Amino acid sequence: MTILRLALPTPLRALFDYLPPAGSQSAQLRPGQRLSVPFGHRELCGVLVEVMADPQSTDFELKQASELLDPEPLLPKTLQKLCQWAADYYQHPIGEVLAAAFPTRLRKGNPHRGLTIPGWQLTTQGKGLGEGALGRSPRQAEALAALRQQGPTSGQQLAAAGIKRPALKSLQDKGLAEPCEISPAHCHASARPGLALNNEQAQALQALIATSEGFSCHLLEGVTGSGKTEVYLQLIAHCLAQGKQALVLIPEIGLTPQTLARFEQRFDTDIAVLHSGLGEVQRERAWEAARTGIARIVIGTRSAVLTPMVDPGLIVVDEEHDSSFKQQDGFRYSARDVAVKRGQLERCQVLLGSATPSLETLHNALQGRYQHHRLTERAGSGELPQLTVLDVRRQPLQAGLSEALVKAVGDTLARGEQSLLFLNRRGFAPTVQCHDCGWIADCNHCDARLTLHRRQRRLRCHHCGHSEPLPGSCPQCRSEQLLTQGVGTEQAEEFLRQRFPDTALYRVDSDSMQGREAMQALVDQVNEGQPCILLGTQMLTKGHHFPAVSLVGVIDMDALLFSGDFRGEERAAQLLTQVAGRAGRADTGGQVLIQTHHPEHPCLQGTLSQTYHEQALAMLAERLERNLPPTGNLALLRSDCTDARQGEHFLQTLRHNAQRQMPAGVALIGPLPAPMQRRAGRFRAQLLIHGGERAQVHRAARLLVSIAQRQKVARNLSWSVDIDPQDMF
Ligand SMILES: Nc1ncnc2c1ncn2[C@@H]1O[C@H](COP(=O)(O)OP(=O)(O)OP(=O)(O)O)[C@@H](O)[C@H]1O
Ligand SMILES: [Zn+2]
Repeated sequence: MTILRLALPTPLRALFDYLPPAGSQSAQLRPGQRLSVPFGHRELCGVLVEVMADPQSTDFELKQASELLDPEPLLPKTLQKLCQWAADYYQHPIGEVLAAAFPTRLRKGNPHRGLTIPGWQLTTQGKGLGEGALGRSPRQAEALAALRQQGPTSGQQLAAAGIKRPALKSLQDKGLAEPCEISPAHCHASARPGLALNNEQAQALQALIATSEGFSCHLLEGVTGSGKTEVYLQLIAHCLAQGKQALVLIPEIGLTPQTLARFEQRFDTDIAVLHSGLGEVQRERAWEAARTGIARIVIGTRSAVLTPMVDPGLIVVDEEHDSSFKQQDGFRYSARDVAVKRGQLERCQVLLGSATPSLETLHNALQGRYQHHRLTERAGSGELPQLTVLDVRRQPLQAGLSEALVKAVGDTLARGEQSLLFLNRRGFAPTVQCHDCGWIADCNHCDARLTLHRRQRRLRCHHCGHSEPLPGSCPQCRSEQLLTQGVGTEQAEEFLRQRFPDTALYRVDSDSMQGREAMQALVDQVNEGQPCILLGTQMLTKGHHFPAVSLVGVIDMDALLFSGDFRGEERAAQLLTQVAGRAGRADTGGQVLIQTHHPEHPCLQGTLSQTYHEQALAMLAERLERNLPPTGNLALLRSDCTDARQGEHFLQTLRHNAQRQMPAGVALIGPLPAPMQRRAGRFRAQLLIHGGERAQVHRAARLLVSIAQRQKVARNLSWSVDIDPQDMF
């Protein structure tokens, strides 16, 4: 008897056994195939993990799977292995991990459709027609001849050969030709020549090419504008020339237009693009193109790391330090770390690139686990910008801007150049308060204040999405003296428009920029080079190349300096370096003005007096001393409950039940309320697992998870585990 062991998309950390579907032969059954199975009162789509022939005990009643959905497994073996590794490492149900590797339609058990493109073919009647039969309609004769010669042909190819739709339609009307779906031929990729590399770039590329066979992991640490992307492009060209595919992971969709354009200009090949902004159909097409090898280059955000590929030769993770590579809910994985593991399993090269590498990656490079390549100078003509602190204590501020910063913007515009102002807070103001009684507009569902969006006259919670109209008077004392505190991009925008009425101003935040097209349009406009002001949140800081920007202003440095998280300083240094790096990328030279009330703050001083690399080494030494990541290891167990005490009690019981079996060298801290305890009406608490040895922390996490799974939990409580947490919230 054969038993099928399946992963099902349920929150249970278990595999499920079924009998093969009626009429199936065991030779047909292979891990990676999807099957439809009865589960409770539902039908679920599961992925076959193991086929067990003749297991010893057969004294249990197994249900039969309903249907085998795929004649061949859709996921290659290495990807199945990767999913199993990730499920184990992140302590997440395997069924949900495997589901994440499929596009939604397939995940739900719909039939797999091969990738086809619309085309035309001759009917039997058309094939039987003699030469010259269509003598009086030369266009139709031409179309007929083309289809006879080439067989089924894509509409695109026909159009390229000058054969237009009306001629094909006429053939169809005569019953000679018909539309059909054809599978595209596997295309070959070619690259246009790249830039002549400078010494550092050439050295890095040479070393990378020398190790491009098999697994190796590399850090390309290059200052902003040093031409990392050019190194990626040339390495990818080499990878394609070996007949292999390349996978490129990028942080966010905002980045895609420019990155994608550079790839499209360089390579003559099908590029599959995968990000969350795509429609389901597009996403599935791109996935299928990657899976079948039609696409030689795959570019995507976090989740693209699980895209099946035929023969990957290179994985690039650009801006590897970016926190968007870590998924913060559900399957909490780091796409960067999964990419490195994938490289190991697929035996291919992995390249992590950043101007501001994460301490984790830098540590790995310094330990010799990754090869380290550095680009210390800007490529091309740009120079690294000069950083200057503007001490705004006792200075008059208008919409958060000091006169000195406003003047610098004016001077820049007068020189015909562009300014970029960074303010990491959207909306008009983060706080609304009654001047008479002190009432503050708080969110009813979160421990957070409501942000004023003045144009819409609404108060919004940036944590749960709650929104309400701005009251006309104080709900507590009826006073009309409602004042705002703090400044958001909307307010700064209003002020700058008044101050520079004739200058183009682009506000870039998630309220103003919806979708990839908006960002692309903005990038195109800005890069026409007319003087303008760019004002935005961190959406504006990542990886963009705006050659005419010569001034960067950081409006509120203080907001970056004070964070409760141990990664606060690292994040601030990365963000400041990245923002500053947008200045002076062409020959105009650049300056960066940083407004602060704390000019002596060590983190700020650190960035001013040293390179990011030096500052990172100092931060690493401190982490080592405190035994924090990357030296120490962390995992978090979180509870999320409508009742504050009940949530903490759950973790407390868990801790108590696990205490005696805790591995040595592991400390449990908590349970404590999360830094933002109440969010969207639920109370969050956390139990922190801390230890020096990764394996021990993992054992502790596994133990807690297995106990938690056996514990009865009330319906109003949910819990989760986060391995290598990025945010302590
Ligand atoms: N060898 C080269 N010679 C001349 N120009 C170059 C060279 N390499 C790169 N450049 C140019 O320098 C600019 C910056 O390069 P690129 O965007 O690749 O840098 P980067 O390191 O990826 O930057 P960032 O980390 O800031 O996003 C681009 O305009 C690029 O065309
Ligand atoms: Zn809220």
